[in-house]
Amino acid sequence: MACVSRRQQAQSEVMEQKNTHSNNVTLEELRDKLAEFAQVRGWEEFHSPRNLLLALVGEVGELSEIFQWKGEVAKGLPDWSSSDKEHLGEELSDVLLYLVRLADVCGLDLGQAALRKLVKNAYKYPITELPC
Ligand SMILES: Nc1ccn([C@H]2C[C@H](O)[C@@H](COP(=O)(O)OP(=O)(O)OP(=O)(O)O)O2)c(=O)n1
Repeated sequence: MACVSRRQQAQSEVMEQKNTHSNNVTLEELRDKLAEFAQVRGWEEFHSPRNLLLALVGEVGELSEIFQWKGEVAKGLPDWSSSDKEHLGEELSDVLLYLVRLADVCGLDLGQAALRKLVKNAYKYPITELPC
């Protein structure tokens, strides 16, 4: 009985997410939702760093398939149908979600790591000429 209501609660949370339109979703929010997603399904033991890395690489492959053999694609994808764009959004999301989850199970703060890397990039590639 407790198990059933836990399932119902998890399911209704999923439905709520469907109706949430947020423009300022944070990495922490995604991290916490993914942790919950795995926990309520009893998937934590499968979400090891190596498994998540392989899943991430698989999703990068699925993302690549969308662009495969298409030739160069204009920015903004003006010629793509809405269902093609939706598919692209799903594959990009799978990559992002596995990346966020991988960082989490590795004990890394991905947002902080990315900000530090941006600073490092700026030192490595200094601005020599300002664009007009
Ligand atoms: N063990 C798992 C399986 C799935 N997911 C989540 C993360 C991804 O966002 C999505 C991936 O689901 P699928 O493996 O079903 O992959 P696709 O959605 O790409 O489906 P398909 O491969 O059929 O296109 O589900 C997860 O966190 N842990």
